[in-house]
Amino acid sequence: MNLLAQSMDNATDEMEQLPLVASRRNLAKIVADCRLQIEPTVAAAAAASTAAASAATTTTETAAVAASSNCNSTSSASSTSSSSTTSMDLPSTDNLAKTCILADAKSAAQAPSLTFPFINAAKQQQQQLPTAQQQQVQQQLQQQQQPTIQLTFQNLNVLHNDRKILSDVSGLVSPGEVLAIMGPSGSGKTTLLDCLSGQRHFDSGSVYLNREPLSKRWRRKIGYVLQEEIFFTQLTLRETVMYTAMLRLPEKMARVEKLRLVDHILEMLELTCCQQTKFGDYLNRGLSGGEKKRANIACELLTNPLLMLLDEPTSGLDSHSAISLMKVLKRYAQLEQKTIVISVHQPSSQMFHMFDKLLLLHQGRTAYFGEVNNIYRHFESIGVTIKAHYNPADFVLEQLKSHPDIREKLFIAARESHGNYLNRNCISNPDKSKQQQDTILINDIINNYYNQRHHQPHDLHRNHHNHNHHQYHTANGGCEADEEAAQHLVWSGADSQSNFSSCASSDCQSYRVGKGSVNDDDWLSYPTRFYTQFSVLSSRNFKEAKPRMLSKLNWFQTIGLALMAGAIWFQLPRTEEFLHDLQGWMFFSQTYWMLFALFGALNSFPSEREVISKERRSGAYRLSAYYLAKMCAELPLVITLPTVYLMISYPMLGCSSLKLFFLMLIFLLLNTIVAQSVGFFIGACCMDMNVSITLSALYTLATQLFGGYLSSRIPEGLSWIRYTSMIHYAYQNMQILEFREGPAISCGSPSSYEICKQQTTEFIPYEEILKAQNSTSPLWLNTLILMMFFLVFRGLGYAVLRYLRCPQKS
Ligand SMILES: Nc1ncnc2c1ncn2[C@@H]1O[C@H](COP(=O)(O)OP(=O)(O)OP(=O)(O)O)[C@@H](O)[C@H]1O
Repeated sequence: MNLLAQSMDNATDEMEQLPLVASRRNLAKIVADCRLQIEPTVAAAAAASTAAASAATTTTETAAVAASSNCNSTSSASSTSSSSTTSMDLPSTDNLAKTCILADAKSAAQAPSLTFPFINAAKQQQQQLPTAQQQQVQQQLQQQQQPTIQLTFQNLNVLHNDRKILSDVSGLVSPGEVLAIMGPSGSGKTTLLDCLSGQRHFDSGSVYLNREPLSKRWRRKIGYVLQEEIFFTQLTLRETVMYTAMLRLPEKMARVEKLRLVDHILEMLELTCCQQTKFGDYLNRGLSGGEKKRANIACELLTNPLLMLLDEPTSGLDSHSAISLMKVLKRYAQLEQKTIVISVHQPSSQMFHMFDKLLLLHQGRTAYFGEVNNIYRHFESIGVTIKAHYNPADFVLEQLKSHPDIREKLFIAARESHGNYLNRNCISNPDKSKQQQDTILINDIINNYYNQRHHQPHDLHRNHHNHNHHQYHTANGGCEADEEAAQHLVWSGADSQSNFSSCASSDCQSYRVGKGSVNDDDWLSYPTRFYTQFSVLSSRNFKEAKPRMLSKLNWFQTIGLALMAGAIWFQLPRTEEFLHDLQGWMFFSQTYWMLFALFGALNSFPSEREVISKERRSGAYRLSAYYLAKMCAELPLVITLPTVYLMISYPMLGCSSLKLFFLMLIFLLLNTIVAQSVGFFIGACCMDMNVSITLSALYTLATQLFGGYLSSRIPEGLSWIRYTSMIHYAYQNMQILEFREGPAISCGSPSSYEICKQQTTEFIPYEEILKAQNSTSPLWLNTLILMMFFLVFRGLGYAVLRYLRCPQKS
């Protein structure tokens, strides 16, 4: 009781502090906030107190229902139309807040809600603070309030090879609403969502978010759940969501809060039981199709986007899971005032009625845009009755696909209704600039939308929806008179379908949609610091690459080869007769690890390109952070196997000292890392794996051929090619070390070396051995050139990803 009373008092106090104009929106927020403070365990107490509060009436149930109806039909109580405004009394805001708290406490206990615990935590802290500090925290909370998005798209046309994929598609979705895009396969649903998310160019038309053209600045405020699931197959569901949280949630949010949010969302989407399962691929099965879909949604929900676009999120789910997912999304839209657009194939009847609006597409053309509940009336207006026992979604799609005459009637009705405004003089006035025309158009769409609502009778189905609109209008500080009129008007499909063409009233031209209190820096900057991005991406990359680079097969191959090499070159005598064998081991080792690292790196970018492109498009992190993290995370992995190889084969061969072993290891690893850089570069350049393999094979084999290791008859003009090979430098270095630092090689009898023939020495100097190989450059120069290779190819790899492979719009 005390807590409830405190909540009510808070609500009242808060309202007194707020300007009147914004009070309605904030009232809704406060009501929602208070509801969030009342945890389900307290909900029983709230229900009991409801009974006490409504002792004068009947039962708890009745009181709550009455309160709920008050909440939802606030607008009906205040003024329904210009003619009836004065005949209704507006309930006092205090009473309204209290009754809404009671009603919502009840409903919160019944339905799942998706709330963001960091906001709740701040509010709980606020309750425990003294009054002055409470006010300060309250101010901070108000500053933190997220703005909302109204999405308007008009006249969108997309062409592909002269075929119209989208043809004059228009629509409007407000905060708190769910718009369903429905249509047969290939009707253009995904294309439309791509356009709305800014991932696809459209040939004409425009997309506005709060009357601002869609631009890069909005990308972090839009969550786009793609039809296909693009994730790292080696990571578990929890790891994936965790990394997304660490990368895309704000830096200032505490880690513990991020973890709590992850748990909350996994629980909401019923993913807790499979959170330790890997995504898997066609070879190694992991999460089921439905679980992957929900995981996809979880990652987008996590960032609490203002606008959420979901491409067929329910396909592949069983009906129960589909309905519970829709409930979560619907409640999320309402509680958090989010704008949601969802494409669906054939929703169940129950799901169909959960949508607020429907956009029906067929071959890219609009067959219907309006309120879902108006679909019955709309079909009747063209002479078709939706049969009572039919699923309306099935019926509508069936008519659309199978009856060309009905289809045509629907196209005409849709065009005549909300399509008309596009042809009006005020839009196409050539004296006005494009921007002015767009502004007028948007004003027209929005104002006509609400004006027409103003003149329609009430529709009981739309009460809660109306409530949302009301919140939105007031939140944005639009013209008060218009809001007052609009808030009680019920969207009926007939309005939307027939009256867009009428001109907007002049008093509505001042309708404004605010952007909220978020400044431009916040919208454009990355959610986390460079260092955070680097460390999270390094950890993720390490986890993702480890199973690939240190697979059991690779271990088997390395140890097997090391043993074989050790056995073949076992304890080689240090004489001129065996010199060639010794050089053979060095050449084999260098070449093998160069090819291993190069071909391993080739596979690296293509396998993660899709994930990285998706994340870069959403503005999650800097490319430089990703690239650096990839280099660092894969470093320990790329050097592990060559180290193991050398540890086995070199002592078997006859390693003379620990110092020499470490020196040989350093230069073998340097060669490996350089080869990996070349592999990264070729992998980043080539989209096609076959092309990259061919190019790499050509490069490595050509440089070996022209290096003179296999043939001494290299054409004069082509001998320079050996200098483009990293093997050339690495092999020279290995020889310098082995023959300079290791035991000397004794002259053979007869010897091929002049110095031995002259019998001035017993041993062949290392310079003579290198000279015989045409290798004259010193160790430091070879090392410097290898480091140049490393830097140049790493730099080129970055440049290719930055400029050539940056995720483009299609
Ligand atoms: N880039 C493209 N190149 C060629 N055709 C395209 C392209 N994008 C879309 N289309 C075509 O446009 C039409 C609409 O495609 P879209 O993917 O938007 O349909 P959809 O309604 O989402 O289909 P589904 O429900 O089967 O996913 C299809 O006929 C498709 O072949």
